[in-house]
Amino acid sequence: MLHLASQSPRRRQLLEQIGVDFVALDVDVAEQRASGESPQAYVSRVARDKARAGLASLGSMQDAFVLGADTEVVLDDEVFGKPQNADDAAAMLRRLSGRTHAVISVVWLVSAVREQSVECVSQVRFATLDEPTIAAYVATGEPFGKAGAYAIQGRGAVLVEHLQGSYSGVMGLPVFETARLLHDLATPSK
Ligand SMILES: Cc1cn([C@H]2C[C@H](O)[C@@H](COP(=O)(O)OP(=O)(O)OP(=O)(O)O)O2)c(=O)[nH]c1=O
Repeated sequence: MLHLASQSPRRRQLLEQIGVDFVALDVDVAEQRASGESPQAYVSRVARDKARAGLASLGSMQDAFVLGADTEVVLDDEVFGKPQNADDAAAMLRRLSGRTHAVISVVWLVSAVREQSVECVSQVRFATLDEPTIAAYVATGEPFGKAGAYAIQGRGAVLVEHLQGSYSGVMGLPVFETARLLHDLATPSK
């Protein structure tokens, strides 16, 4: 039985979109980058922690497989997670304005006997944003709960001048890569 260790409605929706049957699990893991840890290594570790926490919550269920994912926005080697408050959201958007940032998503699939991951990195170029635009966007409430304080799938779409990579990856679950991971599940390990 496949489980998705995520409280994110976007991830649940994207997995449903590709016709996968799963049961969602609520997990809560600490998201704190260690000093010297690269953005990629950090995103991967958090995604794996989520999947492992989901598996642990199932106890001794034998044939359980659990997906866990993490998504972060990275600019100049700095990781932008979810904003703490409106000022934090506005500060992130000011930093992203007129620049290209990376969105890293990593997905882990874990079971009692096997752990495997896929990674997806997209490049997103933001339009130059003036203060009224930033204030109006923050006031919609959309930045909260989103890495980098925006949602490409929502009103935040108008902030994005160019995307190179995976739209679903920016939203939180890269569907092409996730499908490959699930396909590999049916294939014996090499
Ligand atoms: C950049 C961007 C991020 N996001 C979201 C995806 C993720 O839900 C969130 C990043 O936070 P995550 O910590 O990756 O995920 P989460 O806490 O929402 O969910 P869970 O840990 O339970 O799986 O930002 C968007 O929805 N749209 C975007 O354009």
